[in-house]
Amino acid sequence: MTDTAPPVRLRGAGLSYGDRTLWEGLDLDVHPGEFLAVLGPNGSGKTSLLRVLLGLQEPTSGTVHIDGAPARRGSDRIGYIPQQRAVEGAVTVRGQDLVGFGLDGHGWGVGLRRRRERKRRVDAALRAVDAAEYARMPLGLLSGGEQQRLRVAQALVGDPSVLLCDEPLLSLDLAHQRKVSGLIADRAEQAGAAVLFVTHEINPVLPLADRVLYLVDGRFRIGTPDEVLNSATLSELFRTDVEVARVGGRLVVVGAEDDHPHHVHETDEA
Ligand SMILES: Nc1ncnc2c1ncn2[C@@H]1O[C@H](COP(=O)(O)OP(=O)(O)OP(=O)(O)O)[C@@H](O)[C@H]1O
Repeated sequence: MTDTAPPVRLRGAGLSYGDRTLWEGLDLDVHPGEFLAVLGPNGSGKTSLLRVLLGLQEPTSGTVHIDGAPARRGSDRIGYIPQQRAVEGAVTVRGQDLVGFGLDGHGWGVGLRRRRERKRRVDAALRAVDAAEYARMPLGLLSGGEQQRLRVAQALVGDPSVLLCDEPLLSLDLAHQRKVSGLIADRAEQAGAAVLFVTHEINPVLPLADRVLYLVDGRFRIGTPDEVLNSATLSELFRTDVEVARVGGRLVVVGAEDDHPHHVHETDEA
C-alpha cells in the first residue's frame, strides 16, 4: 500500500461474460471525498463493476486496486449497500445486530473498552439514519425503507474508505431518498471516502455527483455531469438520438429508454 494510492484505481479493466463485453479499457481513479454516480441501462454492467471492486468477480482484463492493494473479498476498507431485497417476516435478527455486523473484522469485539466503543459506533450509525427507535425490533417486522436505512448504517459504521452503493434509494420515500443520499455524500466529504453510487434515478443524486460513469452496451463515458449528461454525448453513447433537457431543475432524458425500456431518468419519486 502507498500513501498516494487513491481509494479506487482501475487500469485497463474489462469484464466479459463469454463473448459479451460489459466494459473494457476502463481507466478510473475515484479520489477521497469524490462521489461518482454510475449510470446505464439494465444489464450494462453496473452491479458487476461493484462485484469486481468487492473482489467477488475477477476482471477479464486489467487491474483493480482498493487503497493501493488488489481488490479482495472481505476487505474492511469497503462499505457496501447491496441492491435491496426485503427480508422475510420470520427474520429475528435485530437492526442493531445488523449494523454491528458492519464492524466484524474491525477488531471491536474483544474486551470491555472495545465492546463499549463498538456500541458507541453502532448507536451513532443508527442515529445518523434515524433508525434508533426501531433498532431493537426484528428486521422481519420492519418496512422496506426502514430495513434500507439500517443497511446504510451498516455500510457506514466501519468508516470505510470506499462506499459502494447499489440502488440504495429504492423503496425510500422522497424525504428519506434525500436524507440517505445526503448522508452518503457527507460521509464521502468528511471521512474522505470514495463513493460509487449505482442508480437509475439521477435527479436525487445530481446535486451530489462530482462525476458520472455512464455504461451502455460495452461502451462508456466518464466526466462531470455536464460533460456526460448532454444530448450530444448520450446520443453518441446510445448510438441513437437522445435528448437531455432541464425541466424545472430536473434532468429529463428522452430517447435512451426506447432501446432500454427500463432506463427511466425522469422519475425521482414514486
Ligand atoms: N456470472 C455471470 N455469468 C454470465 N452473465 C452474467 C453473470 N453475472 C451477470 N451477468 C450478466 O451481465 C449483465 C450485466 O449484469 P449487471 O447486473 O452488472 O447489470 P446492471 O447494469 O447492474 O443491471 P440492472 O440495472 O438491471 O441492475 C447482465 O446481462 C447479466 O445477465
